[in-house]
Amino acid sequence: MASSEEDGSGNGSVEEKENGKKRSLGALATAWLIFYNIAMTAGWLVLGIAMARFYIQRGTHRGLFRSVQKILKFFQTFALLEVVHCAVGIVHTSVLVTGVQVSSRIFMVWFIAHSIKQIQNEESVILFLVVWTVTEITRYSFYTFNLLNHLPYFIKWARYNFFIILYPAGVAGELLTIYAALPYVKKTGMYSLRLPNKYNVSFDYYYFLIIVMFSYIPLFPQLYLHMLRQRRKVLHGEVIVEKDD
Ligand SMILES: CCCCCCCCCCCCC[C@@H](O)CC(=O)SCCNC(=O)CCNC(=O)[C@H](O)C(C)(C)COP(=O)(O)OP(=O)(O)OC[C@H]1O[C@@H](n2cnc3c(N)ncnc32)[C@H](O)[C@@H]1OP(=O)(O)O
Repeated sequence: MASSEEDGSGNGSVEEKENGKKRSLGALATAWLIFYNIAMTAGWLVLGIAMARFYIQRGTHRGLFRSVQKILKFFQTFALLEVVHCAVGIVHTSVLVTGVQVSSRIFMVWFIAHSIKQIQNEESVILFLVVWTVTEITRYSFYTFNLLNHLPYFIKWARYNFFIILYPAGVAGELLTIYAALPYVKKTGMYSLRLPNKYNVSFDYYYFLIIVMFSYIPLFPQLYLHMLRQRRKVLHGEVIVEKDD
C-alpha cells in the first residue's frame, strides 16, 4: 500500500501543496510589485526630467503644466492601484490612509488642474508638481530596492525624512491652487447643478471646493502622523501597534 506521502493524499502533502500555492502567489505578487514600482519610479523620473528641461529651455514656468500633463495624469491615475494593493492584501498598509492620499491627488489632477485651465500657470501648481515628483521618485525607488533586498541607506533616509518638509509644502501648493480656482468656479458654475432640474437635487462645486479645503484640517494631520509613526518604526526600530481600519 502506498503511503500517504507517496500517493499525495496525506496531510503533509496537502500542506505542501498549499504552501506551494502560497509561495507562488507570493512570488507573483512580489514580481508584480517590483514591476509596478519600477514603472512608477521611471514615470515620475521622466516627469521630473521633462519639467527641468522645460524650465531650462523656456526660462519660465508658464506652459509647464500643459507640456507635462499627459505624463502626470497617466502616472498619478495609475497610483489608484495602490488602493487595490492594500485592499487585496499584497501590501500591508492602511486602505483608508492610502485611499485618502491617492484620492486627494487624483482630485487635484483631474478636477482642479485639468478642468480649470486658467489656473494651470499658477506658481502653486508648480509647487505641488515639484514636491510630488521628488516624493514619488524617492518613495517608489524605496519600495523597489526594498523588495529587491538591496536598499541603500540614503534612500531609506530620504523616504522617511523628506516628507517632513515636502508634505506641508505639497499641501500648501494644493490648497493655494484650489483657492486660486475658486473665482473661476464661481463665475462659470462648472460641475454645479442648479434647481429646478429633473433630479430635484442641487450641487454647488464652489462650496464643495471650500469643504474640500477645510477637510485638509482633520485629514492631513492623520497622514502626517502616520508618516511620523512609520519613520519611528523604520529608522528607529520602534514597535508601533497600529489600529485596524
Ligand atoms: C474627492 C475629494 C477628496 C478630497 C480629499 C481631501 C483630503 C485632504 C487631505 C490629504 C492631504 C494630502 C496631501 C498630499 O497630496 C500632499 C503630498 O503628497 S506632498 C508630498 C509628500 N508626501 C508624502 O511624503 C506622502 C507620500 N505618500 C505616502 O507615503 C503614502 O501614500 C502613504 C499612504 C501616506 C503612506 O504610505 P505607507 O503607509 O504605505 O507607508 P510606507 O511607505 O512606510 O509603507 C508601509 C508598508 O507597505 C509597503 N508598501 C507600501 N506600498 C508599497 C508598494 N507600492 N510596493 C511595495 N511595498 C509597499 C512598505 O514597504 C511597507 O512595508 P513594511 O512595513 O513591511 O516594510
